[in-house]
Amino acid sequence: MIEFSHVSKRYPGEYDALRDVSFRVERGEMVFITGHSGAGKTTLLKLLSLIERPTRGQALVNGKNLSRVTTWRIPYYRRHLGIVFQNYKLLSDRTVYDNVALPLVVSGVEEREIGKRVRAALDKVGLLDKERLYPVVLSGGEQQRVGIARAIVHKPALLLADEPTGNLDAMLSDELLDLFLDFNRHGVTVLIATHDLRLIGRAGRRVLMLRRGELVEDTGPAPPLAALQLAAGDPLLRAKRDA
Ligand SMILES: Nc1ncnc2c1ncn2[C@@H]1O[C@H](COP(=O)(O)OP(=O)(O)OP(=O)(O)O)[C@@H](O)[C@H]1O
Repeated sequence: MIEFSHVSKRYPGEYDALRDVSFRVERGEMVFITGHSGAGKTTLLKLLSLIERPTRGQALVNGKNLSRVTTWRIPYYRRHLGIVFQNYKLLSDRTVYDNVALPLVVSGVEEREIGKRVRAALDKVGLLDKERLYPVVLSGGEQQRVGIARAIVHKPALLLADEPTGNLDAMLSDELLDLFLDFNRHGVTVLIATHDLRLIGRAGRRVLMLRRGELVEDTGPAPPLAALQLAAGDPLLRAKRDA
């Protein structure tokens, strides 16, 4: 489903956020991307969501070369994607229902169908009873679950999450992980960028590790312990965790 071949990303100011990164992710996989702060995790997700473009190399999603997706086609490309942000990015002047409905409204889905799908998504994240509330009155964990409902309401084949548990305690993080595992069991390909080694260990899935923009490890479908030991051994990541 995803194929990166020698992908590099240089931001203005000559900074190489990704250097010669190559990997494949098959349809239906769940993969964690980890590494120290500034390692390039967010940049990798930004390339996949076409917020940024590669400077060199080739990035394919479903056989589509992302460098060839023209700007006006980007919204169509994103219809197959769900994106979960760390800071939720909810619209504060819209209700929970309206926030979740947004991707469907933008895609021109019929109103009755929107109602059905929004309620199914809210049910999935356990927030059916909060649809009329505004984000400001929700807890951090609830806001993140609204963000997840919004990301999956249009049934994307690929779900990208950037530090989805960054602001949450261990119990809420575990609940979110269970949600992602559940989506994955239902066939969604899931990529999660995170520093959270505990979460990675609990999931026991494949881990891609970045260091200063380079892909330094790819565990394959690793047993949880191996993945954890690998990540815990990275001094840059340890420094971030202990900070
Ligand atoms: N728009 C930009 N312009 C210039 N440099 C950028 C830009 N975005 C990111 N960078 C730099 O690229 C590098 C990689 O950033 P990125 O956000 O991908 O890292 P990250 O691994 O997600 O870090 P964190 O865990 O702190 O979020 C960093 O050094 C960052 O400062």
